[in-house]
Amino acid sequence: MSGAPRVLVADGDRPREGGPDRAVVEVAVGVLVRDDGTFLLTSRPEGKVYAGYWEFPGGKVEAGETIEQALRRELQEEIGIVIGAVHPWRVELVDYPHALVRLNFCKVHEWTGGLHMHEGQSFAWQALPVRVQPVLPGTVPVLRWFAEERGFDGATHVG
Ligand SMILES: Nc1nc2c([nH]c(=O)n2[C@H]2C[C@H](O)[C@@H](COP(=O)(O)OP(=O)(O)OP(=O)(O)O)O2)c(=O)[nH]1
Repeated sequence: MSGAPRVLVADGDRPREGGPDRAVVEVAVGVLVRDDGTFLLTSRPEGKVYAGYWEFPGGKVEAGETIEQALRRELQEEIGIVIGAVHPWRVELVDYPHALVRLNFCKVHEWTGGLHMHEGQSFAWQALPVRVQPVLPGTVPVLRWFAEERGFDGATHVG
């Protein structure tokens, strides 16, 4: 993969290249947090860009869907759970060579069903610092937000 992705801090920022016509791909992302504070990371399946990288589960919003609807669908399709309340958390724009994506991170504290990785992913419940690697570039800021929230000092992940 050529070129480093650029994480843009606010969703009003302009991408560096591609110009204003470059379409923004909306992505719904679920940050599942257990009562003990651990959060779920999954590995990207073979055949996708950044295969093997760790991320929060989710996927692209389809035409006509809200972020919440997309998140409910993706988490059921990909990891086999039915989620309860969805709490929008932070939005991040990432300028990858393959796409300009807007990541809509939502916290989820309740769900039903056991975890079933339907796309052959691996999963890991993690705390800070995250031990699995490599972490997807667009996922790293989320770890910093957790660190700020939790008063955690030091590296948020390995590598
Ligand atoms: N799910 C998820 N995607 C992320 C995170 N961080 C990050 O940069 N991304 C990027 C990677 C991809 O460019 C995009 C998600 O698209 P995707 O290809 O995984 O979506 P999808 O499951 O709908 O895939 P597809 O089968 O339709 O191709 O968002 C994250 O934490 N979780």
